[in-house]
Amino acid sequence: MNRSELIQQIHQKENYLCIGLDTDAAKLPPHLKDKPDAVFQFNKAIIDATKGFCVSYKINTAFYEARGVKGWEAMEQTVQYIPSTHFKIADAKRGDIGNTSAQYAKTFFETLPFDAVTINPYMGEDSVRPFLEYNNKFAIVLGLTSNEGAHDFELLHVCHTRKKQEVHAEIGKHHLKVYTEELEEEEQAKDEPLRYLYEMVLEKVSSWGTPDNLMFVAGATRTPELAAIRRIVPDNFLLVPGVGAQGGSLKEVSEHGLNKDVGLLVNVSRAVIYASAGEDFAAQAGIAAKGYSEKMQSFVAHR
Ligand SMILES: O=C(O)c1cc(=O)[nH]c(=O)n1[C@@H]1O[C@H](COP(=O)(O)O)[C@@H](O)[C@H]1O
Repeated sequence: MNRSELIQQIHQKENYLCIGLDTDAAKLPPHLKDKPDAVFQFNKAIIDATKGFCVSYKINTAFYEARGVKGWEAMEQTVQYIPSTHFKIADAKRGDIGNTSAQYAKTFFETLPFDAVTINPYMGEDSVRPFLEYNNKFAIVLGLTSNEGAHDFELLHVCHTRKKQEVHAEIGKHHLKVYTEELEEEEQAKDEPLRYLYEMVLEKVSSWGTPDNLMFVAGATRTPELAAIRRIVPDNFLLVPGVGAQGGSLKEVSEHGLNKDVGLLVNVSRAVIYASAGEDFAAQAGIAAKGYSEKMQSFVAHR
């Protein structure tokens, strides 16, 4: 699915809800637990009950990979079952040296029919590039995440580092250090305002692609920073997880994060798929998804 088709789906369905299929085999309702393909049966029922109230599904691969071959089979069955009208995200948080990333891209874009995959950008451009080389597919790069650990690196204040070049000179008996122009630049850099590392990541990564192949993750628990994120990447879609179980506010996310094309996919996982632990799990998931979708209606109408 390309960007304009996604925007069209959002307007048609009047929501920007992404439902997270973080399906934990240990949390399946008792009546499904003994079925050989219980995870797929659970996902299928959730998709049937919610597809009218969302535009996207996000499969968090961890919950499937943890179960080995059976998990990969359930993931494949699930992604094949998601209707073609819905944007399919593999939340795999990949990224490695170029030739390895190329294999990850092949996994999710060729072997499996995902539209997008989440990427950890820590290893830099060559680790992201292979995901950008596909038409109508997206790399969704971690920008500012919703978890506490975001403070460890993403929210560090940093400044541009510049090469300090020292020139040494021997004049008579004296050893002198002669500083070059580059050092003067470094002196100037001290006056530049410090920036968060995540801001520099957004700025740099956005130059590697376009809004047609690149989205960013911004946590719903980070609403104070959403306006700054929008200034750096005004046109890219943002995948915003953290509404529901993590306490993020859909209203605040929408107020700060929407752009002229809507530009948001707000993900809710546990608060939808585990809305009930009983036999009515799918019906309750449908009700929860409808609730989020209805709250999004007026925001879409104003775009
Ligand atoms: O990349 C993600 O999807 C992600 C980024 C982030 O900053 N925070 C975050 O919670 N996520 C994912 O979004 C989902 C949130 O799930 P719930 O908290 O249950 O709605 C999980 O699959 C997380 O792995």
